[in-house]
Amino acid sequence: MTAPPSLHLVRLAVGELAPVTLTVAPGEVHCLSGPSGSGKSRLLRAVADLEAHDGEVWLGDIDQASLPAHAWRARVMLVPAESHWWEDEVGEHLPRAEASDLEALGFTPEVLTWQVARLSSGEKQRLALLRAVSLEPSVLLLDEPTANLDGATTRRVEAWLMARIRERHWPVLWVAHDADQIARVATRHWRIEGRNLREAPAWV
Ligand SMILES: Nc1ncnc2c1ncn2[C@@H]1O[C@H](COP(=O)(O)OP(=O)(O)OP(=O)(O)O)[C@@H](O)[C@H]1O
Repeated sequence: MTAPPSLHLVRLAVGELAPVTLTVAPGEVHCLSGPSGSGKSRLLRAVADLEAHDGEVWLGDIDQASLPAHAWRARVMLVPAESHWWEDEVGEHLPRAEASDLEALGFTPEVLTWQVARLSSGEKQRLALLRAVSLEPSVLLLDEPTANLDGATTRRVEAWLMARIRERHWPVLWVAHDADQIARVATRHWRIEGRNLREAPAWV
């Protein structure tokens, strides 16, 4: 398998945030942190072409502006903090789910027969991650992917995600609030301070 290309943000500007230029290489996890309302989710949404913005985003030599939004989003996959579900049954969203992945995320295959309406927020979050990963994107954008999970489940989901990221060499932007999580997963850590994104140590 060829490694996915790097993700490049070039003077990307959305909302109040000063323009952001950074490169996420294949297999790197860049964590974004910052106060509530500082613009982390909007930045991810701009990278996914879900929000109007200035500047450029490139996937290798593919310019975001050169692709229809749906084609870009199939490659540059956002997993929002609150996932969207449009079919009634879980299995309709996960036609290629592997029992080993379900087990690693704390489910038995029976979950595929469950109604989406009965899912807890933590169950939804884990299944939304599995859905995104099973669509084989080139980049993952994760908005607080473990926000609704207890400590033990967080570690389990992190381990599963990190194994997939290492296997697939995806560049990853990962919004996180928890310093311990950032220390565990980040290759680099960017923190929003005022209007600026500044590099911060990954271990604080
Ligand atoms: N479409 C929009 N137009 C104008 N302002 C918006 C829009 N969407 C969000 N905002 C505002 O932009 C700011 C940043 O929002 P964002 O959701 O990116 O914050 P965040 O850093 O992800 O916060 P949190 O950690 O609470 O999730 C907030 O003040 C929000 O109200």
